[in-house]
Amino acid sequence: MLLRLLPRLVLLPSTHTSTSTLLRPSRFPRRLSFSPRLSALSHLAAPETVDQSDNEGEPHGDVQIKLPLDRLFVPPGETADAEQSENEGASHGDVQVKLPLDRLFVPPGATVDAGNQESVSARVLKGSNIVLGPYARGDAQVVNADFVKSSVRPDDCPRDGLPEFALVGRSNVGKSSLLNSLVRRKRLALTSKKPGKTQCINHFKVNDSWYLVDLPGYGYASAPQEARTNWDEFTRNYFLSRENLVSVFLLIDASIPAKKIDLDYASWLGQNKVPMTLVFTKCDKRKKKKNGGRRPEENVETFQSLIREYFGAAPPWIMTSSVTNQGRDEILLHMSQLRNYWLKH
Ligand SMILES: Nc1nc2c(ncn2[C@@H]2O[C@H](COP(=O)(O)OP(=O)(O)OP(=O)(O)O)[C@@H](O)[C@H]2O)c(=O)[nH]1
Ligand SMILES: [Mg+2]
Repeated sequence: MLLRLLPRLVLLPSTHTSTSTLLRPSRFPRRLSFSPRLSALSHLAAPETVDQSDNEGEPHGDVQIKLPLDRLFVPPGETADAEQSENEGASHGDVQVKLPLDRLFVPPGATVDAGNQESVSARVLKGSNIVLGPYARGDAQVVNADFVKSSVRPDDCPRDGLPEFALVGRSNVGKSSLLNSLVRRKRLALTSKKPGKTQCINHFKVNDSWYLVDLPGYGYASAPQEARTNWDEFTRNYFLSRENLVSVFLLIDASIPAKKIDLDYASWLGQNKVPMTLVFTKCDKRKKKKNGGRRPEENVETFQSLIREYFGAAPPWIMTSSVTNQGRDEILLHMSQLRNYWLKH
């Protein structure tokens, strides 16, 4: 059972939530204070950010939100309580979804008014649990993107202090492909069917004002043990020392069942207070497979339920495909709000 394999250390009681736990360690002076982990995350998704005064009849923490079906991932089974809209005139398949508020990622500066369902509905990014807040700006779209440099040590990385987002995940999960999808270029970052293609920290400058960082994958079994360990250490050092790292985007293959190595990685990021967004990749691969045979939505839900056990609240997550470009605009909006918040604080 995967749960038993996860380190117990990362489980902290939500009572640890306090303003002080949201502050970054002093060596990360500019890191976002809303690290999606443990107590920090529980603060963000906690009812204190939610005005439930008009919703006294609802069970604690739940809200009836009228959402177009295509705007929200409804986990199969237990959490979805969807029924056809009573509004016969609705043309977009609107449903009443019983969505626990603590499964939403509410960014700093944003509040969720449980009494205003239309407003919440309009602000949840499609295929995600991410609420769009006031820091998302018109700068979300990519106008230009350029390769800047490959680094073999964290110290070699660009030093201009621009905000950056790092794509990390198992070899072959689709990091370089996602980067290409985000910047609408086919081969800006090199991709391959063979794992282990990306072998350095690669910085790409976007709109001359922020970076996307393509990292080597972890868990590549064919590499010599020593090399694997070094890359792992190298990447983790970068996460811990990079002051202008706004958030890590941890990519998880949604076409296969959850893997221990990915759950461990998410736990490690949480333990080390590295801000994290879960990006589920390959959501276009919908055919049933002999091994597991589960749909991406089911794998996404399973992964989150395993993470939930070890986090105070749900981290931001989003479903994507670099083949169909699902989630591209949504990720860019999410990056925009993280970036603009980071720049102002
Ligand atoms: N169907 C599908 N295939 C994808 C998707 N994203 C990536 N792939 C394929 O997965 C393989 C690996 O993609 P890469 O982007 O090179 O993966 P990576 O994570 O950068 O791999 P490393 O650099 O080796 O760590 C390629 O054959 C891609 O075409 C996706 O969203 N859907
Ligand atoms: Mg790559």
